[in-house]
Amino acid sequence: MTCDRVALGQARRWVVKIGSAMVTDEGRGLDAHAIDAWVAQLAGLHREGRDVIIVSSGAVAEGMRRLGWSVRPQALHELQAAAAVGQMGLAQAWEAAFQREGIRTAQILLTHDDVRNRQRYLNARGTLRTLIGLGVIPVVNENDTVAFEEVRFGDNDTLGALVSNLIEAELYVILTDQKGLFDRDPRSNPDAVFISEASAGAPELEDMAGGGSSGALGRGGMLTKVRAAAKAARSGTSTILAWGREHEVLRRIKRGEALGTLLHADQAPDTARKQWLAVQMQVRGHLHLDAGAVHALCECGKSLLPVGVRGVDGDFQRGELVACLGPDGVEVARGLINYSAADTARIMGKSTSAIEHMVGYVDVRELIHRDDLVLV
Ligand SMILES: Nc1ncnc2c1ncn2[C@@H]1O[C@H](COP(=O)(O)OP(=O)(O)O)[C@@H](O)[C@H]1O
Ligand SMILES: N[C@@H](CCC(=O)OP(=O)(O)O)C(=O)O
Repeated sequence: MTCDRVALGQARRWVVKIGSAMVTDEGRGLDAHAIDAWVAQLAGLHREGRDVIIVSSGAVAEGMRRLGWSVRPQALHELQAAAAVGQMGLAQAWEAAFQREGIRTAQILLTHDDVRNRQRYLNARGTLRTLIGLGVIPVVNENDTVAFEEVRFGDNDTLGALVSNLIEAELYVILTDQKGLFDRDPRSNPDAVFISEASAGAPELEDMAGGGSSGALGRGGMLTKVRAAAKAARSGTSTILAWGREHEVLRRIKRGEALGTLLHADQAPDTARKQWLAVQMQVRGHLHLDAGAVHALCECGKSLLPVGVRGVDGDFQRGELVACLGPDGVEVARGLINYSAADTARIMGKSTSAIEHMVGYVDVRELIHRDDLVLV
């Protein structure tokens, strides 16, 4: 046992994400036995006064089973139809299991738009916090039936990280079909080495997780899990990746046992607004900065002015999220831009006085104000 694990086991706010294969017994159908076992442990945490939120996958897998489909459909509408059928069973299974423990649950279905729009983000946060305050356990999934391909979270690992940010959870547990992260996909590399601990966001984790695939039912594989841990770390949340069928997995994590892979959040948490900016996935365009602008942003904490921009890609509107790339093409920051792509192309490379001379006025001096900018 390490001290970190023991301290984390005492976390007050837990987000627990459970993958499709775990919830649906590899697609054979909702695994009531496994759900009961998790619920007994989650109810224990709840009774001790911890706040618990569940992110449950499995709607598509359960819907496919109920519809008698053995192969995951390609067509988006069929996937959405399966999710609509399966979500009924999923919500029912969690509710019934918690009811036996005398605990109320609530269903929360979110789309990416719900966190992209600042007002809806604040609403989602308010509702989750209210439910927690009422002693209700929220069960979250993506709203698959309305999410279009390009606005989907795409995987519940990311959704769980966003929920961890929303409620500033101390601990994010991802229960999956492996014991944790290995240095290579253990499915195809039997001698892969287990990683017990690492810093969330360490660049080598993506290389370890990136080579493999997901299981037959899951969407993200390990790559989305290590990326999700990096996102969760922005609100100071540490992540544990563990095997969902491990005996008493949540109780043992609570006791500080070294189960699974611990990905620590060791940076200081961002402010809530900066977290919101950083974890938004819908980057609408890219700005290519010169070395001076990279220095101003990264070393001096300044706003981005048009003069430091050498190129622009994408078709974005004022107020949308863009990524800022250095001369080597590596992303250094992202933020909400004050000009559309067309206007940015017109004013880039020009000083404020030249812009004023050109158009007769300057609407906003900064292309991206430093309050709307996060370094990555
Ligand atoms: N480095 C790795 N370590 C562990 N598992 C990996 C790694 N790379 C890829 N994987 C694969 O990721 C799968 C888990 O992802 P996924 O099927 O999406 O799970 P879930 O449904 O729980 O989200 C594992 O079954 C494994 O084959
Ligand atoms: N929203 C989808 C889950 C997609 C997903 O992320 O699945 P998984 O990789 O198993 O966590 C569903 O309920 O089927």
